[in-house]
Amino acid sequence: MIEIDGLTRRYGRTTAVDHLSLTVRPGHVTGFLGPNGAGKSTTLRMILGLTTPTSGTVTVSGVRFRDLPRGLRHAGALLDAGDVHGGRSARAHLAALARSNGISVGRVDEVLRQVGLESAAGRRVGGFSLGMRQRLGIAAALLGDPPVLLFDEPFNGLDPEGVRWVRKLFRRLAAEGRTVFVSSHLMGEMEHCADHLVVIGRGRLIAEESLAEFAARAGRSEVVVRTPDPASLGTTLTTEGASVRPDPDGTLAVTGLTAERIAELALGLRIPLHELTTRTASLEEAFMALTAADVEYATGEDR
Ligand SMILES: Nc1ncnc2c1ncn2[C@@H]1O[C@H](COP(=O)(O)OP(=O)(O)OP(=O)(O)O)[C@@H](O)[C@H]1O
Repeated sequence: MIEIDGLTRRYGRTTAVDHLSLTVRPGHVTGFLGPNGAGKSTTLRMILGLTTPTSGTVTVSGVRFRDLPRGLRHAGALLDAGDVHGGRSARAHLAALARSNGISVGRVDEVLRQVGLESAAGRRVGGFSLGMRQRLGIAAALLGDPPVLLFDEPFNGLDPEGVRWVRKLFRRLAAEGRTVFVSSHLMGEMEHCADHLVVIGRGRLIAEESLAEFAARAGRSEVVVRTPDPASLGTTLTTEGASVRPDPDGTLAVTGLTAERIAELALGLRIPLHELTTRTASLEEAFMALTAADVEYATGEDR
């Protein structure tokens, strides 16, 4: 379990993390989502005691991580896959970590096998692809068989097979009763493996709920209506309780009425319909709408 209470980190005039309070529970994969610069990495670093909070507290299994001896046995993390000594072999890198954390060196080959790197165990890490480095980082996180696991953007650089494998691994780790906290700036990466979501923007908590709750709230459908007489139809639909948004392409986006009901009302008024399409927002769209106001570097197109 990870408990975060009033966590804040400022860098000069930038508030990277702003009074964040949340609990990450065992037995779940919790997706930690937010646009670039939202404060995800800073939060993960504070959980691990690598960055000191300006104020607030964070504990891992009830204790400040810095106060836990032999850290890798309590929490394993993949923060930056590039952050390894390129001159060492994968096996030597993991063996050094095992020794400094009081972990049996026998674990090294076990985790290398688990991440599919056993045939590359003796090769220098400097020659590894980004995907292989991600796997090595995951192996390091698993080394101490910890109850808490943190992964920062673990899907970066993985091919589709690698993505599937990582999703399955996360689900299995959660099913074993571990706390699995995974950051990403893409909802699409999380919707197939997370069952809980924490969404932040500009360092502040925007949502903390189950994926099912998010999907139910976000997946509202709307009906796109194209008609030569949008003004009259729009007025009628509004009177019937719908909310109607005229779009720049001349269509009406209608929520609150089904396509069938809209067709019946149009027929009653003898207003022709040229298009009637029900559209359900994807989770990615819902996530982008939720965080739109908190995007640090919006492209000109989105402004
Ligand atoms: N060491 C630092 N010095 C100054 N500013 C920092 C530092 N670390 C982070 N920041 C700033 O804090 C904010 C949050 O950054 P952080 O890396 O935590 O976000 P993130 O959600 O992980 O983003 P990304 O998805 O781009 O990795 C950003 O505005 C960033 O520029």
